Amino acid sequence: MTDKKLSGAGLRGQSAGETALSTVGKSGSGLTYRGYDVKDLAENVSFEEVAYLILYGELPNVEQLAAYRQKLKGLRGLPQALKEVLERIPANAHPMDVMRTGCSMLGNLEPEKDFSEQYDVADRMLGAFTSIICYWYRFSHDGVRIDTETDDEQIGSHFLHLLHGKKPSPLFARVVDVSLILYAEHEFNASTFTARVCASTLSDMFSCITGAIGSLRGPLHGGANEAAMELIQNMRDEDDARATLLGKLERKEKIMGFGHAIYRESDPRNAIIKGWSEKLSKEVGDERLYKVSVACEELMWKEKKLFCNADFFHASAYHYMGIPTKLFTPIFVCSRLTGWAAHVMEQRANNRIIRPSADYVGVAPREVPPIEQR
Ligand SMILES: CC(=O)SCCNC(=O)CCNC(=O)[C@H](O)C(C)(C)COP(=O)(O)OP(=O)(O)OC[C@H]1O[C@@H](n2cnc3c(N)ncnc32)[C@H](O)[C@@H]1OP(=O)(O)O
Ligand SMILES: O=C([O-])CC(=O)C(=O)O
Repeated sequence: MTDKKLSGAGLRGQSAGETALSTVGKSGSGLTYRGYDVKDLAENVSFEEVAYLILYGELPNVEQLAAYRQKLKGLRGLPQALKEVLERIPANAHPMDVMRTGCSMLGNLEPEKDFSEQYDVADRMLGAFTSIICYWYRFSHDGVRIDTETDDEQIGSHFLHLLHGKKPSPLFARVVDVSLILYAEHEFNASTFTARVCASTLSDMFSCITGAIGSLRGPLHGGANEAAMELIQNMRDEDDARATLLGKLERKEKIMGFGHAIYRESDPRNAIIKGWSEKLSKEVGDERLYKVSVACEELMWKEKKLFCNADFFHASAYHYMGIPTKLFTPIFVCSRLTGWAAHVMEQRANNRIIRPSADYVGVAPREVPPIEQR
């Protein structure tokens, strides 16, 4: 893969620091976490192994993985005061706002008092975030106070278990697991950069992650998986998909789930989640969403040379598993948390406050007129 020619606004193409966590769009494998190709990881390991790799530096061995899963399992419970806050958030709130508040409230109740606690704080969030979103969702939508302390071995299964009130099928459990792997880390994307800017002021981990959640929420970033679902849900068939997109392109509208700031020809995560979406479509016996998604992919490449990013086929995959659209981006949070936290740690380990300059384009210096002359 050749490097994309980058210029202009949005700090595009400018290095804003060093990282040992991942490479994005470099020649060859496309996306690596600490040197491992994401495809290799998605085929061979679980999300907890990836989280351990990203946070602690190496893949765990058998004992380390068992201990890590045990630790995370023990961190799924929510303090009473946090549950009370979640119960007060209305059902029509955006779940990303719930995540932001949930993270922030946890930071009030269990603050990071010292940077020496940063690993435990990251693990606590990893244990608690799926509980936070599902506790709020089930209370506000179904009127039930769920017990968030399940015995599921994995974070993805824990999420589906809480959401649906029953253990997921092995296929669903694996797809959520792969999805969490794919979303875990992505160099200096907007939300991660937000976290690093916050970390550079020597702020606490909860503040860094709360800010990152806010950045991920937007439709140009993590919110694109929800926007992609809204786009495809009403497409009747492939012809309708093509006609809809041609109309949008004609009107110069952006098509969510397509394009990327760094990748030039493809997003390596797309082929992986697309494969799982196809499998799911066969499993649930409803191929419409998958087929219209493929039609969109083909048309966008033909017309604009734009390719699906990680978000596009996540829409159909999540939908096939019975996940409500508004919970799509919170799942991204539960995964990217690992990358964010590791970047915060990396920033802290070699810190200088991030404070760029601006080119002034305002009015020339002038005197303050008295109020009656304004
Ligand atoms: C997990 C993630 O966060 S992945 C990103 C998720 N976001 C989306 O899917 C939102 C839709 N995509 C986009 O808005 C953009 O492609 C971004 C934000 C991802 C990247 O933005 P940029 O780096 O500025 O895009 P880039 O420089 O490649 O754009 C080149 C041209 O393609 C156009 N373009 C890019 N993406 C799209 C799109 N999805 N639909 C229509 N046109 C597009 C741009 O408008 C631009 O056109 P112009 O030169 O006439 O202004
Ligand atoms: O890198 C980006 O700009 C966006 C992205 O794909 C991600 O954060 O996963």
